Amino acid sequence: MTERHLDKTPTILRKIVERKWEEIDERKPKVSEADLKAMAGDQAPARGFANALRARIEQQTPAVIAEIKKASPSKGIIRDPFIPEQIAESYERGGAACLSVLTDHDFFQGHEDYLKAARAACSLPVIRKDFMVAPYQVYESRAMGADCILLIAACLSKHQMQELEGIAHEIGLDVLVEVHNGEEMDDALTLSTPLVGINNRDLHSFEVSLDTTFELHQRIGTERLAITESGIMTREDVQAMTSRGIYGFLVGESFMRAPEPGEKLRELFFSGA
Ligand SMILES: O=P(O)(O)OC[C@@H](O)[C@@H](O)c1c[nH]c2ccccc12
Repeated sequence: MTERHLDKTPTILRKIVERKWEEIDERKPKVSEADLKAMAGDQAPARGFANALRARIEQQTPAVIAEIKKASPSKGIIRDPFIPEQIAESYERGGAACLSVLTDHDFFQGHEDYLKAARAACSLPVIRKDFMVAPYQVYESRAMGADCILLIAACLSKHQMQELEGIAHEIGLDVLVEVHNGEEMDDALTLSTPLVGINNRDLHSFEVSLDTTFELHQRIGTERLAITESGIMTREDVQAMTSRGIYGFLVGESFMRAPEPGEKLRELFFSGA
Protein backbone atom coordinates (compact mmCIF):
# COMPACT_ATOMS: atom_id res chain seq x y z
CA MET A 1 0.00 0.00 0.00
CA THR A 2 1.55 3.30 -1.07
CA GLU A 3 -1.36 5.63 -0.66
CA ARG A 4 -0.05 9.20 -0.61
CA HIS A 5 -2.13 10.68 2.12
CA LEU A 6 -1.80 14.46 1.93
CA ASP A 7 -5.26 15.96 2.07
CA LYS A 8 -5.35 16.48 5.82
CA THR A 9 -1.70 17.49 5.94
CA PRO A 10 -0.97 21.11 6.89
CA THR A 11 1.47 23.51 5.20
CA ILE A 12 5.09 22.81 6.24
CA LEU A 13 4.15 19.24 7.05
CA ARG A 14 2.81 18.83 3.52
CA LYS A 15 6.14 19.98 2.11
CA ILE A 16 8.06 17.67 4.38
CA VAL A 17 5.90 14.69 3.46
CA GLU A 18 6.29 15.39 -0.26
CA ARG A 19 10.05 15.54 0.23
CA LYS A 20 9.97 12.20 2.11
CA TRP A 21 8.44 10.43 -0.89
CA GLU A 22 11.16 11.93 -3.11
CA GLU A 23 13.87 10.79 -0.69
CA ILE A 24 12.52 7.26 -0.77
CA ASP A 25 12.52 7.32 -4.59
CA GLU A 26 16.15 8.54 -4.53
CA ARG A 27 17.30 5.95 -2.01
CA LYS A 28 15.60 2.83 -3.38
CA PRO A 29 17.89 2.35 -6.40
CA LYS A 30 20.92 2.50 -4.09
CA VAL A 31 19.59 0.39 -1.22
CA SER A 32 16.55 -1.77 -1.88
CA GLU A 33 13.85 -2.53 0.67
CA ALA A 34 15.08 -6.13 0.63
CA ASP A 35 18.61 -4.94 1.52
CA LEU A 36 17.22 -2.91 4.41
CA LYS A 37 15.18 -5.87 5.65
CA ALA A 38 18.33 -7.96 5.72
CA MET A 39 20.27 -5.21 7.54
CA ALA A 40 17.42 -4.82 10.01
CA GLY A 41 17.53 -8.56 10.66
CA ASP A 42 21.28 -8.37 11.39
CA GLN A 43 20.89 -5.83 14.18
CA ALA A 44 21.26 -6.78 17.83
CA PRO A 45 17.93 -6.78 19.68
CA ALA A 46 16.49 -3.31 20.24
CA ARG A 47 16.90 -1.58 23.58
CA GLY A 48 13.43 -1.50 25.09
CA PHE A 49 12.14 2.02 24.52
CA ALA A 50 8.62 1.56 25.85
CA ASN A 51 9.87 -0.48 28.80
CA ALA A 52 12.34 2.22 29.83
CA LEU A 53 9.49 4.74 29.93
CA ARG A 54 7.03 2.42 31.60
CA ALA A 55 9.41 1.57 34.43
CA ARG A 56 9.61 5.22 35.45
CA ILE A 57 6.05 6.26 34.74
CA GLU A 58 4.72 3.41 36.88
CA GLN A 59 6.83 4.73 39.75
CA GLN A 60 5.47 8.23 39.13
CA THR A 61 8.94 9.49 38.28
CA PRO A 62 9.55 11.66 35.21
CA ALA A 63 10.42 9.58 32.14
CA VAL A 64 12.27 12.01 29.90
CA ILE A 65 12.90 11.41 26.21
CA ALA A 66 15.74 13.87 25.62
CA GLU A 67 16.01 15.16 22.08
CA ILE A 68 19.13 15.73 19.99
CA LYS A 69 18.14 18.44 17.52
CA LYS A 70 20.44 20.86 15.76
CA ALA A 71 17.84 23.04 14.03
CA SER A 72 14.15 23.23 13.24
CA PRO A 73 12.04 24.94 10.57
CA SER A 74 10.48 27.26 13.16
CA LYS A 75 13.62 28.16 15.14
CA GLY A 76 16.52 27.82 12.67
CA ILE A 77 19.83 26.72 14.22
CA ILE A 78 19.28 25.77 17.86
CA ARG A 79 22.69 24.36 18.79
CA ASP A 80 26.13 25.09 17.36
CA PRO A 81 28.60 23.44 17.75
CA PHE A 82 26.58 20.25 17.68
CA ILE A 83 28.27 17.02 18.85
CA PRO A 84 25.67 14.23 19.17
CA GLU A 85 27.85 11.79 21.10
CA GLN A 86 28.66 14.40 23.76
CA ILE A 87 25.02 15.37 24.05
CA ALA A 88 24.02 11.70 24.43
CA GLU A 89 26.53 11.17 27.25
CA SER A 90 25.39 14.32 28.96
CA TYR A 91 21.73 13.26 28.74
CA GLU A 92 22.50 9.83 30.17
CA ARG A 93 24.36 11.40 33.12
CA GLY A 94 21.46 13.83 33.62
CA GLY A 95 18.92 11.04 34.05
CA ALA A 96 17.21 10.73 30.64
CA ALA A 97 15.13 7.56 30.13
CA CYS A 98 15.51 7.58 26.33
CA LEU A 99 16.91 9.67 23.48
CA SER A 100 15.21 11.18 20.43
CA VAL A 101 17.42 11.95 17.44
CA LEU A 102 16.27 13.96 14.42
CA THR A 103 17.36 12.26 11.22
CA ASP A 104 15.55 14.49 8.71
CA HIS A 105 18.15 16.47 6.79
CA ASP A 106 16.33 19.06 4.73
CA PHE A 107 14.16 20.62 7.43
CA PHE A 108 15.90 19.78 10.73
CA GLN A 109 19.55 19.43 9.65
CA GLY A 110 19.53 15.94 11.11
CA HIS A 111 21.33 12.82 9.88
CA GLU A 112 21.25 9.07 10.41
CA ASP A 113 24.91 9.26 11.47
CA TYR A 114 23.85 11.41 14.43
CA LEU A 115 21.54 8.65 15.58
CA LYS A 116 24.26 6.03 15.24
CA ALA A 117 26.83 8.19 17.06
CA ALA A 118 24.47 9.12 19.88
CA ARG A 119 23.31 5.56 20.41
CA ALA A 120 26.86 4.20 20.43
CA ALA A 121 27.88 6.76 23.06
CA CYS A 122 25.37 5.61 25.71
CA SER A 123 23.14 2.74 26.74
CA LEU A 124 19.79 4.48 26.29
CA PRO A 125 17.07 3.39 23.83
CA VAL A 126 16.69 5.78 20.87
CA ILE A 127 13.72 6.92 18.82
CA ARG A 128 14.36 7.94 15.22
CA LYS A 129 12.65 11.32 14.92
CA ASP A 130 11.60 11.61 11.30
CA PHE A 131 8.52 11.58 9.13
CA MET A 132 7.48 8.01 8.38
CA VAL A 133 5.29 7.60 5.33
CA ALA A 134 6.27 4.18 3.93
CA PRO A 135 7.46 0.73 5.02
CA TYR A 136 10.84 1.44 3.42
CA GLN A 137 11.63 3.93 6.19
CA VAL A 138 10.56 1.54 8.93
CA TYR A 139 13.09 -1.07 7.77
CA GLU A 140 15.63 1.72 7.31
CA SER A 141 15.08 2.82 10.92
CA ARG A 142 15.86 -0.62 12.31
CA ALA A 143 18.80 -0.97 9.92
CA MET A 144 20.36 2.22 11.31
CA GLY A 145 19.95 0.94 14.86
CA ALA A 146 16.85 2.78 16.07
CA ASP A 147 14.82 1.21 18.89
CA CYS A 148 11.58 3.07 18.23
CA ILE A 149 9.90 5.07 15.44
CA LEU A 150 7.53 8.00 15.46
CA LEU A 151 4.20 7.92 13.64
CA ILE A 152 2.68 11.38 13.25
CA ALA A 153 -1.10 11.16 12.97
CA ALA A 154 -1.27 14.56 11.25
CA CYS A 155 0.39 13.14 8.14
CA LEU A 156 -0.89 9.57 8.04
CA SER A 157 -4.26 7.92 7.64
CA LYS A 158 -5.40 5.47 10.28
CA HIS A 159 -4.75 2.62 7.87
CA GLN A 160 -1.26 3.82 7.06
CA MET A 161 -0.47 4.02 10.76
CA GLN A 162 -1.81 0.53 11.34
CA GLU A 163 0.31 -0.84 8.49
CA LEU A 164 3.50 0.91 9.60
CA GLU A 165 2.95 -0.09 13.21
CA GLY A 166 2.49 -3.72 12.19
CA ILE A 167 5.81 -3.75 10.34
CA ALA A 168 7.59 -1.94 13.16
CA HIS A 169 6.41 -4.42 15.76
CA GLU A 170 7.26 -7.35 13.51
CA ILE A 171 10.90 -6.24 13.34
CA GLY A 172 11.22 -5.37 17.01
CA LEU A 173 10.72 -1.60 16.94
CA ASP A 174 8.57 0.21 19.45
CA VAL A 175 6.18 2.88 18.16
CA LEU A 176 5.36 6.33 19.49
CA VAL A 177 2.19 7.71 17.91
CA GLU A 178 1.91 11.50 17.99
CA VAL A 179 -1.36 13.46 18.07
CA HIS A 180 -2.40 17.09 18.32
CA ASN A 181 -6.21 16.97 18.40
CA GLY A 182 -9.17 14.75 19.17
CA GLU A 183 -9.57 13.31 15.69
CA GLU A 184 -5.95 12.25 15.61
CA MET A 185 -6.41 10.75 19.07
CA ASP A 186 -9.31 8.65 17.72
CA ASP A 187 -6.94 7.20 15.10
CA ALA A 188 -4.07 6.74 17.54
CA LEU A 189 -6.22 4.76 19.94
CA THR A 190 -6.91 2.15 17.23
CA LEU A 191 -3.23 1.19 17.34
CA SER A 192 -1.79 -1.36 19.74
CA THR A 193 1.18 0.70 20.86
CA PRO A 194 1.10 1.87 24.48
CA LEU A 195 3.06 5.05 23.65
CA VAL A 196 0.90 8.06 22.83
CA GLY A 197 2.55 11.46 22.46
CA ILE A 198 0.60 14.70 22.58
CA ASN A 199 2.37 17.39 20.60
CA ASN A 200 1.80 20.81 22.14
CA ARG A 201 3.08 22.39 18.94
CA ASP A 202 0.53 23.07 16.21
CA LEU A 203 2.09 22.01 12.93
CA HIS A 204 0.14 24.65 10.95
CA SER A 205 1.16 27.70 12.95
CA PHE A 206 4.08 26.41 15.10
CA GLU A 207 2.21 27.82 18.09
CA VAL A 208 2.80 25.96 21.31
CA SER A 209 0.23 25.56 24.07
CA LEU A 210 0.45 23.12 26.96
CA ASP A 211 -3.36 23.21 27.02
CA THR A 212 -3.22 20.69 24.17
CA THR A 213 -1.94 18.10 26.64
CA PHE A 214 -4.30 19.17 29.41
CA GLU A 215 -7.27 18.78 27.06
CA LEU A 216 -6.34 15.44 25.51
CA HIS A 217 -4.40 13.40 28.06
CA GLN A 218 -7.38 11.91 29.89
CA ARG A 219 -8.39 9.98 26.80
CA ILE A 220 -5.17 7.98 26.93
CA GLY A 221 -6.14 5.81 29.91
CA THR A 222 -4.00 3.92 32.37
CA GLU A 223 -3.08 1.01 30.09
CA ARG A 224 -1.13 3.38 27.85
CA LEU A 225 1.67 5.84 28.51
CA ALA A 226 1.05 9.52 27.86
CA ILE A 227 4.00 11.60 26.69
CA THR A 228 3.74 15.38 26.54
CA GLU A 229 5.80 16.76 23.66
CA SER A 230 7.22 20.23 22.84
CA GLY A 231 7.38 23.53 24.69
CA ILE A 232 8.43 22.20 28.11
CA MET A 233 10.74 24.97 29.28
CA THR A 234 10.45 25.50 33.04
CA ARG A 235 10.04 23.65 36.31
CA GLU A 236 6.53 25.10 36.45
CA ASP A 237 5.73 23.41 33.14
CA VAL A 238 6.98 20.10 34.53
CA GLN A 239 5.00 20.60 37.72
CA ALA A 240 1.83 21.40 35.75
CA MET A 241 2.18 18.02 34.03
CA THR A 242 3.10 15.85 37.02
CA SER A 243 0.30 17.37 39.10
CA ARG A 244 -2.09 16.01 36.45
CA GLY A 245 -0.46 12.58 36.53
CA ILE A 246 1.58 13.01 33.34
CA TYR A 247 5.10 11.66 33.79
CA GLY A 248 6.21 11.11 30.18
CA PHE A 249 8.07 14.02 28.52
CA LEU A 250 9.73 14.72 25.18
CA VAL A 251 11.97 17.79 25.42
CA GLY A 252 14.39 19.29 22.91
CA GLU A 253 14.93 22.99 22.66
CA SER A 254 15.28 23.94 26.32
CA PHE A 255 18.03 21.31 26.73
CA MET A 256 19.69 22.10 23.40
CA ARG A 257 20.13 25.77 24.28
CA ALA A 258 21.90 24.95 27.57
CA PRO A 259 25.71 24.61 27.56
CA GLU A 260 25.39 21.21 29.32
CA PRO A 261 22.10 19.63 28.18
CA GLY A 262 22.10 16.87 30.81
CA GLU A 263 22.56 19.39 33.62
CA LYS A 264 19.60 21.31 32.34
CA LEU A 265 17.60 18.07 32.31
CA ARG A 266 18.55 17.37 35.92
CA GLU A 267 17.69 20.93 36.91
CA LEU A 268 14.24 20.85 35.26
CA PHE A 269 13.22 17.37 36.36
CA PHE A 270 15.29 16.08 39.27
CA SER A 271 16.57 18.90 41.43
CA GLY A 272 15.00 19.13 44.90
CA ALA A 273 14.41 22.85 45.29
O1 LIG B 1 12.09 21.40 21.19
P1 LIG B 1 10.82 21.15 21.97
O2 LIG B 1 9.85 22.27 21.91
O3 LIG B 1 11.13 20.73 23.38
O4 LIG B 1 10.08 19.92 21.25
C1 LIG B 1 10.66 18.62 21.16
C2 LIG B 1 9.82 17.72 20.26
O5 LIG B 1 8.56 17.55 20.85
C3 LIG B 1 9.67 18.31 18.87
O6 LIG B 1 10.95 18.42 18.33
C4 LIG B 1 8.79 17.47 17.96
C5 LIG B 1 7.63 16.88 18.30
N1 LIG B 1 7.12 16.20 17.26
C6 LIG B 1 7.93 16.32 16.21
C7 LIG B 1 7.83 15.79 14.92
C8 LIG B 1 8.85 16.05 14.06
C9 LIG B 1 9.92 16.86 14.42
C10 LIG B 1 10.02 17.40 15.69
C11 LIG B 1 9.02 17.13 16.60
